[in-house]
Amino acid sequence: MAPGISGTDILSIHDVTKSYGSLPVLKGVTLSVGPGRIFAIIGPNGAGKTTLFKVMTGESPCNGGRILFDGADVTRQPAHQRVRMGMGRTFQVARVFSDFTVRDNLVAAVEARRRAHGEATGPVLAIDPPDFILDEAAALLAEGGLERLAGVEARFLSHGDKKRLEFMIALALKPRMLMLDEPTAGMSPTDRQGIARLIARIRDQRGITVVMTEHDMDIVFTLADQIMVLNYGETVATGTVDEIRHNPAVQDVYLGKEMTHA
Ligand SMILES: Nc1ncnc2c1ncn2[C@@H]1O[C@H](COP(=O)(O)OP(=O)(O)OP(=O)(O)O)[C@@H](O)[C@H]1O
Repeated sequence: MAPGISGTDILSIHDVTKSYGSLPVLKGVTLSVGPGRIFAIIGPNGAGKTTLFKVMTGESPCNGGRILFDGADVTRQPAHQRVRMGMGRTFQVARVFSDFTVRDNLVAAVEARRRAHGEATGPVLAIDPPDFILDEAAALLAEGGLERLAGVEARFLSHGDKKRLEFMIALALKPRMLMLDEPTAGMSPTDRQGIARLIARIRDQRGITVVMTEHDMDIVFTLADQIMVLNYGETVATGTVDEIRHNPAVQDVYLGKEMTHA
C-alpha cells in the first residue's frame, strides 16, 4: 500500500497529477477521507478544485498517481463503473429528466439502480411501476422535502428544488459516498441552508461519506469534518475547521482575516 494511504479510508488519493496540455493543474495531490465524514475542498478560483473533482469521479483521467475507493484501485476505472461501485455524485448544473415529474425522476432512478444491481430486468421506465418502487420513490420524496412537488415536471422547479431532486436521484442509487461539486452554487440563502441541512442529514442518518467542493465558507465551516485547501494545484493545508481557520498560510492564499475570525 502506498505511503499515506490507510486501509480504513473510503477514498484515498495519492500523488495525483493532471495537466491540460502543457499547463499543470494538479501537482501531486494526496488526500484521504474516512467513512461517514464530510470532506470539503476549498481554494481560490482556478486552484484546481473542479479538476480534482473530475479526476476523483472518473470524468477526466489523471496523468499520474493513484485513486482508491473502498480499498479498490479505481484510477483507470471509467465514471460509470465508479458510480456502480458506490461513488454517487451531483453536478454544478443539476442533471435531471426535465420532462418527467419529480416522482417519475425518482422512480426512474430506483429502477436504474435495480437494473445496475441485477435486481430487475425488462423494459426501463415501466409505465405502471409496482408498489414497492412507488414506495421507495415516496420515501425519497419525503426525505428530500419534495412531496408537494411530486407531480410537477422537473423543468418547472426552482434551482434549489432541482438540486434537491438531483440529490435524491443520487441517493436512489444507494451510494456509499456522495461527491458534490459546489452544491449551493447560485442559490438563495434560504435554499443554501436547506441544502446544508440535507447534506448533514444524509451523513448523520445514512452514514454516507460526502466529498464536496464549495465556495460558501459558512456552509463549509458548518458541515465539514475535514477541509483541504488547494492553491495552484497544490495542497496548502488539510485539517479540521479550527485548524484551517487559524492556519496562516490559508489566511494568506484564501480566507483572509475576516473569515477566520467569524
Ligand atoms: N478543460 C480545460 N482545458 C484547459 N484548461 C483548463 C480546463 N479546465 C480547467 N482548466 C484550467 O485549469 C485550472 C484549474 O481550473 P479548475 O476549474 O479546476 O479550478 P477551480 O478551483 O475549480 O476554479 P473555480 O473555483 O473558478 O471553479 C485553471 O487555470 C483553468 O483555466
